[in-house]
Amino acid sequence: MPSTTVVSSPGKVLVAGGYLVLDPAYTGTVISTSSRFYTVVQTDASAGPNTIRVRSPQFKNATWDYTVKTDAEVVVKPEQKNLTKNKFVQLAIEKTIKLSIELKGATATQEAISTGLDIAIVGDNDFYSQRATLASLNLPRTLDSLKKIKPFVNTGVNLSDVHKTGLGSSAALITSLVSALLVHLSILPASALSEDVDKVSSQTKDAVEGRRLAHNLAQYVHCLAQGKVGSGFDVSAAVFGSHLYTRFDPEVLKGLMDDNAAKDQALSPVLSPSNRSWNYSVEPFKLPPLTRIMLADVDAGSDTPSLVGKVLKWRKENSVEADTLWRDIDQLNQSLAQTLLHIAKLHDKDPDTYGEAVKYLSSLQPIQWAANPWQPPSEIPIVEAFYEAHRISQSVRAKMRQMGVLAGVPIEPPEQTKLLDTCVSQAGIIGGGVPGAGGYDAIWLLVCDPVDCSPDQRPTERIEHVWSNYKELNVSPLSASESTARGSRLEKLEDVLGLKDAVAIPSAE
Ligand SMILES: Nc1ncnc2c1ncn2[C@@H]1O[C@H](COP(=O)(O)OP(=O)(O)OP(=O)(O)O)[C@@H](O)[C@H]1O
Ligand SMILES: C[C@@](O)(CCOP(=O)(O)O)CC(=O)O
Repeated sequence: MPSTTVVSSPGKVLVAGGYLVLDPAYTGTVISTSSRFYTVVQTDASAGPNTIRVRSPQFKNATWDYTVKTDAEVVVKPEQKNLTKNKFVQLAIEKTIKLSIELKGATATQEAISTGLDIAIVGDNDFYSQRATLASLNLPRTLDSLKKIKPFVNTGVNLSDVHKTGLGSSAALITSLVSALLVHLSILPASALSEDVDKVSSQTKDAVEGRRLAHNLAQYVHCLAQGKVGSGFDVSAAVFGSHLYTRFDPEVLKGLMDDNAAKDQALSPVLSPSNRSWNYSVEPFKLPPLTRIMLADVDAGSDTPSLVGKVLKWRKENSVEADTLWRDIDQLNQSLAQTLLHIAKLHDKDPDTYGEAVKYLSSLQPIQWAANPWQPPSEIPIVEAFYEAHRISQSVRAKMRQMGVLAGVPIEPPEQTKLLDTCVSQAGIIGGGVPGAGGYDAIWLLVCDPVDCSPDQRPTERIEHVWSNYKELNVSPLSASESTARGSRLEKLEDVLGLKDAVAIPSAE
C-alpha cells in the first residue's frame, strides 16, 4: 500500500444541455475545468487505530473523525468530538469501505485502516467565491488578481456558510475522495488514474474498468448524499473530463437509494463496471485549439432545485409544446458541439493558417467576421466555422430564454441577457451563455485566445475589462480554463502548487 495517495478531480461547466440532459433522449456538452478538488490520503497513527480522520483545512470546524467497524456490517461512526457533520464525506467513506470489503475481503481492508488514516480535502479557490478576498486585498476583479491569492486559501467560515460558484464542489469532492480511497486500498491500480493512459488508444481494459468503477461508486454516493438521482453530468465530468454526456437510467440505483433498506445488500454487483444497467454514454469532446472558456461568478444567487422543479412541471403539463422546443434546442446543442469539433479538425489540417485566422477573428466583432472581401481563401472555411459556432450559440440562448418565459423561470433573466450581449459583442468572442440550469449566478464565454494578438488587445483582456467595470451586476472572474486531462488524475503531492502546505497535518498541541 502506498503511504500517500493523491487524486484530483475537476469541476464542470454544462455549456449546452441544461434540463435536457435529465432525459436520456438528449445529450449535454460538459467542459471539465482546470480547477480541481484534491484528496490526500495518508497512513497516520495520530488519527487513532481504525479511525479515519478527514480534514478540510480551508474551513472552520471542519475535521471529522470516524471510527470504522467492519464486523457484520460496515459502520462508519462520527466521533462525539466532531463539531459539524458532513454527510457527503461520511457516505463516501462508508460506501468505499463496504465495496473494498466485498472486493478485497475484510482482513485486507481492516489492515489498510488499522493504523489510522488521515484524509485532507481541498478545492481550488475557484470553487468558492473570492469576491470578498479580492475586496479585502483591495484588488480589482481580474484574472491577474486571482493569481495573487494563496492557493487553497482559507475561507474563514464554516462549510455551510461558504458562497459556492457552481463548479460542482460536491461532485468533484466525492469523486476525488472515493477515487483516492480506491487507489489507497488497492482496489484500483494507480495506472487507472495516471496521465500516461490519457490517450484512449493506450488505455488498458483494467484502467477503463477502474475509472468506470470509480464513476459508478461516486454517482451512487453523490445521489445518496443529495437524496436524489440527478442527471449525473457533474460526477461524470469529474471522472472522465470534458465530454458529450448522455445520462444513465436511474433504475440502476433504485435498490440502493433507500439506505436503511439496503444495509444488507451487496454493492459490487450493482456498482460493477460490467453491470450493463449503467447505460450512460461518454463521447469525446474538447474545445477547439486557441480558444478559451472564461467563467464568471455573478453575485445574485439562484436556487437550482426550484428552477428544475418548475421546468419539469411545465414540460409535463405542456408536453407537445415542450417536446418541440426541446427537440429544437437539442438540434442546436448537437450542431454546436459538432461545429466546435469540426473547428478542431480545421486546426489539425493546417495549424498555421488556423493560427492566422484566430488572430484575425480576435480583432473583430463576430458580426464583422465574414465580411472581409480580402480574406485569404485558405482562412475562409475557418472563419465561417467560427461564425457558425457564434450563430448557433446565440440561437441556443434564444431558445433557452424562450423556455424560461414559457416555464415562468429565470433561465436567462434580462439582467444576464444584457451582460451576455455586452460580452458577446466584443471582438474575438465566439459565444456564451448561462451554465447548467441558468439563473442569476454565473456565465460562461468561449473566446478566441491567439498566441499573439498584438497590436490589438486580447479577447480575454477585453472581457476582464467589461466584467470589472460592469455596474449593473457584480461580476467576478474565475481563473479556470478547460482541463484537457481525462478527468480524475493521480497526482504527486510536491507537484501541485501550494498543496503540501495546505494539507500539512497540524502538529499535536
Ligand atoms: N472542501 C470541502 N470539504 C468537505 N466537504 C465539502 C467541501 N466542499 C463541499 N463539500 C461538501 O459538499 C456539500 C455541498 O454540496 P452541494 O450539492 O450543496 O453543492 P454543489 O451543488 O456541489 O455546489 P457548487 O456546484 O456550487 O460547487 C457540502 O455541504 C459538503 O458536505
Ligand atoms: C438542470 C440540470 O440539467 C443542470 C444543473 O446544472 P448546474 O448545477 O446549474 O451546473 C440538472 C441536472 O442535470 O442534474
